[in-house]
Amino acid sequence: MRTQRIAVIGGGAVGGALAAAAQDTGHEVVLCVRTPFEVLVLDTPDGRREVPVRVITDPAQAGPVDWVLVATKVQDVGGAGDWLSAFDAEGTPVVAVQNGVEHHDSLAPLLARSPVLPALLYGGAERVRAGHVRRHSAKLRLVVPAGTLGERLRAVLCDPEVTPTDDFRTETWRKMLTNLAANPISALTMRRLDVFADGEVMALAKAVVTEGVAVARAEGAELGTADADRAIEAFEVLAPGTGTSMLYDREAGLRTEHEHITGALVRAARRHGIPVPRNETLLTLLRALPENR
Ligand SMILES: NC(=O)C1=CN([C@@H]2O[C@H](COP(=O)(O)OP(=O)(O)OC[C@H]3O[C@@H](n4cnc5c(N)ncnc54)[C@H](OP(=O)(O)O)[C@@H]3O)[C@@H](O)[C@H]2O)C=CC1
Ligand SMILES: CC(C)(CO)C(=O)C(=O)O
Repeated sequence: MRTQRIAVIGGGAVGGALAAAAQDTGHEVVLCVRTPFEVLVLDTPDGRREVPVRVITDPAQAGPVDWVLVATKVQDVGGAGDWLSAFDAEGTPVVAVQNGVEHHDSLAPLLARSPVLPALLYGGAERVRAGHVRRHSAKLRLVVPAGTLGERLRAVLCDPEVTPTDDFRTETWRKMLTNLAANPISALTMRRLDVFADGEVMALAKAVVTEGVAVARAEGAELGTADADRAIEAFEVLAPGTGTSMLYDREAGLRTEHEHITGALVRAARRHGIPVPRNETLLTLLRALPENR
């Protein structure tokens, strides 16, 4: 496979980890950042190293690329409009590596020519500070819709492994189930995933996820009670000490992505007339956090 030119928009946890992995695979990576830094530093269980990716802050410096990976929080997609416009001029495929269920809705209005490939990331990464990222998971996996673009991405990336699926709607809601419990509960308690060792917290997580299954089904996802259990088990697969992207935001004093995770669930529940009292409560509390006011 020929070397690909890959632009990653957002040099945080996911963007930094993906940029490093693509660079290690032999691709030419440009990291498009908002807060400038000189060198990307990556921590893995094997140690700390500098990653020789090009870091830029101005869309005019980007040049043509073969792929764009968007790794901002969902609420920051609009702010990345100038980057997207620069790549859209060439019709470059845009891979939306984000949580939630709004990959197309948030990106498509900003793009006239570029196709959008939504992608779900399994694994954990943490931004320590601008330009310094910690990868918690040895293995990262991206789930994408089956089709030409998904197959092309699979041929380009080795790490993360890319898995195309025929039922992306179901897979999106499956990932959402894990995030519905893990992200708000870790952010509200300011605890890492060890918080779920507490039986009462785990019972709450199960109730939150079970509400999520009812909404997911109404949205057309093929999920049932066994999937609620598996979503919870997903916490145990993550390395000890892993937190969540929403917790890391709180630790850094930043606004959380709640409106696009719990908020998106509550909006969908209201459309279908499904009661989701635990998720409503979590949303109220998340909105009341000092970082979100
Ligand atoms: N962290 C994880 O383990 C996982 C995260 N996800 C999802 O991945 C997505 C990214 O999350 P994550 O990496 O954790 O988030 P981070 O907050 O760590 O990184 C987001 C980055 O986007 C940057 N950004 C925001 N606006 C712009 C802009 N206009 N131009 C350039 N860069 C910009 C931020 O820059 P600045 O430094 O200026 O704030 C920040 O570095 C989210 O949807 C999250 O839910 C999915 C699976 C796992
Ligand atoms: C699955 C989990 C919790 C992994 O870090 C995640 O998606 C996130 O942090 O947003």
